[in-house]
Amino acid sequence: MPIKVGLVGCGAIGFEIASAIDRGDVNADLAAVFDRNPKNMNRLIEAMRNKPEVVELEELAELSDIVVEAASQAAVPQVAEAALKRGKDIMIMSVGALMDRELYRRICSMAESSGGRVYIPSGAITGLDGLKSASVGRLKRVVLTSTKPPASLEGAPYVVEKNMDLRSFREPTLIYEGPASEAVRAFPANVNVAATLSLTYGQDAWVRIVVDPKATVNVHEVVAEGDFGRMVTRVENVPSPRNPRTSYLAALSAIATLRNATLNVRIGT
Ligand SMILES: NC(=O)C1=CN([C@@H]2O[C@H](COP(=O)(O)OP(=O)(O)OC[C@H]3O[C@@H](n4cnc5c(N)ncnc54)[C@H](OP(=O)(O)O)[C@@H]3O)[C@@H](O)[C@H]2O)C=CC1
Ligand SMILES: O=C([O-])CC(=O)C(=O)O
Repeated sequence: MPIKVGLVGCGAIGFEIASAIDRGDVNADLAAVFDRNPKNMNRLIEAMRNKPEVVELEELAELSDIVVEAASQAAVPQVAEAALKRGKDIMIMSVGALMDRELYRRICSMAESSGGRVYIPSGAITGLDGLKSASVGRLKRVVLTSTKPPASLEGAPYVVEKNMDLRSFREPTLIYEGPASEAVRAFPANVNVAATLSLTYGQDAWVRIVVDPKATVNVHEVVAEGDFGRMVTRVENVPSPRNPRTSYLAALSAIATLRNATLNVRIGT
């Protein structure tokens, strides 16, 4: 039986997920979509062979087995509540929202009492499998260094507040470092992966953001140290054609997670 997916957010990630379902790459039906941006939503619907319904959030949750949030950190509380209070599953892409401890606790408790599951894909980073295993023992340090082209960081609240001209840098430059809970507010569309790392680590990962004027890819380097030893992973991500802030791998990871949810045999930690 195909699972019924409700999609909130029809941008770069949402489009890839919907296309994968439409192609039959996931044993699922796209039951319904919702987006505040009618242009993105209509473009997605037009491109699909099997057209989803357009409904408001509550009805979308009602029609779905799993609700996929691929919208924004601000959307997470409402979307999670709509899904979990009905005992539906949810996949969260705007993971930065979960650095709000109170919200994270509320989501965990709703999931526990309703039986709805919460899926958080690895997104645009590599190495979460090893970090998950390592976190069973003691972890001492997790550091994420994200190196991005100027276009990918433009409009971030930190950049706007500091009145930074990202085009003025001539060489790779560290423009920010701090704990993940602060970084996800300073760069909400750039380092959701820092929240994913932190939730696995059990405390704030340290985040470093580098702007590289010559970069054509989004690079994420993760260094973790603990009882297990030392782990270093690096991924050079092709940006999504629809949103330069978002790496294509993030969308693929959402599709892989959705596919995993439908399988009886699951590979990897
Ligand atoms: N976990 C990870 O590894 C990664 C996570 N992300 C995050 O995933 C999310 C989706 O990314 P992406 O597809 O690239 O984003 P896009 O901006 O391309 O698409 C998001 C869509 O959702 C809409 N939207 C935003 N907020 C709401 C809301 N409250 N209610 C309804 N619709 C809303 C947007 O509308 P509008 O155009 O009006 O804003 C837009 O159409 C983002 O939060 C992004 O930061 C991205 C990359 C990696
Ligand atoms: O896609 C990426 O490279 C990472 C990203 O935007 C995020 O984590 O928010």
